Amino acid sequence: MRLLATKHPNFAADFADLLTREGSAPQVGSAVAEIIARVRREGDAALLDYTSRFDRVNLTPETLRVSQAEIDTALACTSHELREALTLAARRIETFHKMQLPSGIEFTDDEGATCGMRWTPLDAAGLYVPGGKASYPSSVLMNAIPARVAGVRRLAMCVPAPHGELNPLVLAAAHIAGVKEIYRIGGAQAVAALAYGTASIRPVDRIVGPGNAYVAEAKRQVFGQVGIDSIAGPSEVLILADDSANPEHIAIDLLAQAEHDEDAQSILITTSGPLASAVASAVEALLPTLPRAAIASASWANNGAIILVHNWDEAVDLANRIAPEHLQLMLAEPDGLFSQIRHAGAIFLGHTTPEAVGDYVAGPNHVLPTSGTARFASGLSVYDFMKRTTYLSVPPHALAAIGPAAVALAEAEGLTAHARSVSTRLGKT
Ligand SMILES: NC(=O)c1ccc[n+]([C@@H]2O[C@H](COP(=O)([O-])OP(=O)(O)OC[C@H]3O[C@@H](n4cnc5c(N)ncnc54)[C@H](O)[C@@H]3O)[C@@H](O)[C@H]2O)c1
Ligand SMILES: N[C@H](CO)Cc1c[nH]c[nH+]1
Ligand SMILES: [Zn+2]
Repeated sequence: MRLLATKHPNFAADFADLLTREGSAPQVGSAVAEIIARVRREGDAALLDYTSRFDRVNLTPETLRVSQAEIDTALACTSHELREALTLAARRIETFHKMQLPSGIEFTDDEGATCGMRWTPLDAAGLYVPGGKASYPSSVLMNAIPARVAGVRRLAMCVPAPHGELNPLVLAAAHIAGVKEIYRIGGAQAVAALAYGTASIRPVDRIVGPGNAYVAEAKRQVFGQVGIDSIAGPSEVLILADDSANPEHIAIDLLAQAEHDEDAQSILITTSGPLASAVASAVEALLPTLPRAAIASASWANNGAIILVHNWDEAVDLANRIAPEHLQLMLAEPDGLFSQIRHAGAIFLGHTTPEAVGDYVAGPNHVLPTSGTARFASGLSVYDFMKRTTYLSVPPHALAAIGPAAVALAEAEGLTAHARSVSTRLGKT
């Protein structure tokens, strides 16, 4: 963990260094480019080879897809308690995302032209559910429910099964969310298959979902062939806390992100030196109690930081520059700072709103932009599964009113056919 202070002369360089992340390493880019090229060339054969190499499981074209019998067995062995928990989460996620359903616009202007815009769902969406170091039934719900709410007809889900093991709860969540087409593949090869298709997997129109640096890079590289949502890579949390916060709560919230991945990043910013020390000690005390201590320790050691600032203006400035995936405001009065935050994937207000409640059951989506992309991107939503089409109807009297200006502009651009396309309808040549 790095201890930074804005008063330190090297702060600018240290801060820049903190935000330089492993995920953008050039070797990830070239490895992913090769994987995508091979899947395009060799299709299923490449998928099977990469799955054997990275996930240590030997599949055939017939076993790439999870069978209905496997889904039924998974459901049958899911406890009543976990089924209830998934159902509660699904209901709350659905409620939140239904509120997002957009309405189109249509109006007839003073000249008599009718202008409109309507929303239509995608035909097919590819849902990436991570599964390398942990399994994420919750991410199945977060990916699939907004797609269903949007009205997408075909959902194809990919999830890796390391050593052939697929968490039954992932399949149970897929069932609850209405996903039937599931492939046990992961990484860049799964993204390539969804983008370009293989003999066994039909291509989709957009690929969404979180994943490690390989998945994030693959989504970046297939963009254009298909749409993608934001780049949701290794998890991040930034906590802004004052003396009213409980250091142990801050510590466990930092570790909740760190336990995702060695590449995850957890940062605390505070004005309080004593709080900074208490949190650093609490993290060290809590780490050995976690089953995923090895991952969390590596993340905290390599990417974790505590930053001491002079005042809250400095804290807000740094938060906006970090543009974190998650921002927790563990402050006595969080509302004042909340209004000043411009860049964050999701914001969690107050001492009893840990990010983890948002991961599972609150309702807003947990697939969020990482690595500073919250400057320009947003979390997964119903909008990611829909697109807008504009339309126009111009009756003769409206064309008579606005057409001459179009003719003038077309002529000014030297586009004679454009000009005549309008003028011929105005009875002029
Ligand atoms: N932002 C979000 O909403 C969100 C949600 C859940 C998880 N996450 C993040 O998703 C990530 C999940 O990562 P994961 O690794 O557990 O699962 P993953 O499914 O993203 O990645 C596993 C795959 O990575 C590929 N891979 C691994 N090492 C490779 C290598 N050396 N070369 C090429 N490919 C390789 C393999 O194909 C493997 O199947 C974590 O970083 C976690 O923080 C983010
Ligand atoms: N915190 C992750 C997003 O960065 C989402 C998640 C799923 N399960 C637990 N957490
Ligand atoms: Zn999490």
